[in-house]
Amino acid sequence: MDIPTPTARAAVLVARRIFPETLARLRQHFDVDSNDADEDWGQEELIRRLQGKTGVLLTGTQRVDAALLTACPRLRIAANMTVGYNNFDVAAMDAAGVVGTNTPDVLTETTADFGMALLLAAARRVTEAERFLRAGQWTRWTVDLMAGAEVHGTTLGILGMGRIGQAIARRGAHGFGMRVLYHNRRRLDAATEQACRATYVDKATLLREADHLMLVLPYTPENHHTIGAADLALMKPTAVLVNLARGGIVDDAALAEALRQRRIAAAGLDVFEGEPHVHPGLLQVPNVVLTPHIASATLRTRRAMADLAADNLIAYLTEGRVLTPVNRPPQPRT
Ligand SMILES: O=CC(=O)O
Repeated sequence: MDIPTPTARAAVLVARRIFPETLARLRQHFDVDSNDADEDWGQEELIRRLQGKTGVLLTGTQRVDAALLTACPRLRIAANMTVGYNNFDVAAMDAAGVVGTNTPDVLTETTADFGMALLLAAARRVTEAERFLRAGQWTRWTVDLMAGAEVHGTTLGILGMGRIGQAIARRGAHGFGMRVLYHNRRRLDAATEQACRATYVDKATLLREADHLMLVLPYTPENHHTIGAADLALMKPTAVLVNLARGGIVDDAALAEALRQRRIAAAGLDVFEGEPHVHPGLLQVPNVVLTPHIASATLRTRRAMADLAADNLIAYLTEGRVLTPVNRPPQPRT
């Protein structure tokens, strides 16, 4: 009688600390090596840990590039725990037959909430006012104490009109009575424009007419420094700029200078060039609200992001299905 040999379980790497429940679910399917200590592995260490692994769950700070793909020939899927995937070299992944996945939808509304939080905080000088109070400088009322910019009823400009941009447009238009203008690579269909009450304009018109500008476009090499000194010069001196997208979309040195000179009134920034390093010029000006890349950070949403990344690994490595792929390699690795 033939004794069936047990089939080997796939080995996967969880490259950052995630929630124990998500890890336990992965362990039901795979042999899991997990970075429970949440160490900052460099690329070399990531490659070393990936030896023999067929899947990896990782975050946007860890690169999947041609060198890694060559050095990790068993890898079949890289599941990002982020919606942005500029850490993937998609062409190299296609050529290597490796699938990449991201976490769309589950973070849309949470991230849009944070966009409004940054806009309100920067326009209404919330963190500046708190610093003033904590420093014991609040001794008396004055008529223009911490007077900021209006948000309701103003014109909101949105650069990048994907899911998050649309969720921000709905909040602006329906919640704050704002006129919404947008610019995007592709114009939205009429029904979506109507639902967001958003009007398509070219980029220069957007910069000139927006009272407040929200950046929610993906980072690509073409989008590098999409907002630089010349673009900031087109904006209203009373405008607030919010960057929820990625460091590198804005020229942070030019922005720091524009804020210092009050070329624009204020900014709310959740992402930075070379983060977690922050341009020193931004740390020196009072008219900017700075947060450490937390736009999707509610526990419920972060759990949903980890779960979706895990579900992608489970679906692909056990059934050959992917839930939220960013590419479809013509010849997937088996
Ligand atoms: O920046 C966060 C994400 O891309 O999910």
